[in-house]
Amino acid sequence: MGQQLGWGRRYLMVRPDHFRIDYVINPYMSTQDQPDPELAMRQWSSLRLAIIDAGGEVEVLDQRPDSPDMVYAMNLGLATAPTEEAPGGRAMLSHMRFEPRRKESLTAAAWFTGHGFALDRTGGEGVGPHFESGDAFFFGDSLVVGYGPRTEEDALKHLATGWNIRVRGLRITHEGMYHLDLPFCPIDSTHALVYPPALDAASQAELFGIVPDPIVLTDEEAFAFSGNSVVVNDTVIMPACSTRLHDILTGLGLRVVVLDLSEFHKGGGSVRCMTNPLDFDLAAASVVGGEVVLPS
Ligand SMILES: NC(=[NH2+])NCCC[C@H](N)C(=O)O
Repeated sequence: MGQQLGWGRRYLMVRPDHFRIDYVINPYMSTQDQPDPELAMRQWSSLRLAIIDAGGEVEVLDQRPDSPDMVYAMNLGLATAPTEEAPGGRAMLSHMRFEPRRKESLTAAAWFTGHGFALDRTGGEGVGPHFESGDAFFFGDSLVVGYGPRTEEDALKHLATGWNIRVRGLRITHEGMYHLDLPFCPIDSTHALVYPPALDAASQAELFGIVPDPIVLTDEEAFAFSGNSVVVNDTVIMPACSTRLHDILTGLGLRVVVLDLSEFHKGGGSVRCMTNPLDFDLAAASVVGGEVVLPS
């Protein structure tokens, strides 16, 4: 098995005090199917506790009443562990594709700054490309970024040159897999859960070049949000796990914790969407001047 990931021990979560489905911006959402607030709060607490139980840390941010999707904290920005130039870490703020989510960035900017992160952005209202951090993961020697439905291709350049890192883009073509954190989940330094049908043909080939030991999800696993999981030390926290997947993961020496997050699936997100790692290792992808590798 590969080595444990160098990140994923410290997370930001947003308490679902104002979680509703007010608008529809992905195929899972319907204003006719509202989350039960008490059940959602219990499910959210079970996730927070599972992360702590696995040895992780959780920072909690209050939800803005005007931002029902803010509970999907993964999209608030891409944050790194401290670096030499940024002793509090860096954060690339999201520039959300859809207007109803843009106010979240105001609160996120204040939170990151208040917690010592040096803040960067790919753009703001009407300026610069959209970037949603649910599309971005450090894996291997690069930052892997999904683009298409949410993040725009131009954002990859900003990330690469802004942070002097290698960025590998994957074009997402499946509307049900609108963020990279749905079809791609790093498990350790060599393994990742992957769902290739989310991507165009060239990006599928690129994906298999990026991941030395891919664990390919079935349609059923992918649409049960199994790819939207997190790994904390030796524990995989998942919203669903087939017997097949369970055998593979425990075979790698991992402990599997399955949580019911039904209420959050109504907004189109699960474990990963609700948790934003604050400790990505920027150095792992560093290259002077930055570099963007697109699928060919
Ligand atoms: N990281 C994620 N995939 N988050 C899910 C976000 C869900 C939210 N309703 C949206 O469409 O933006």
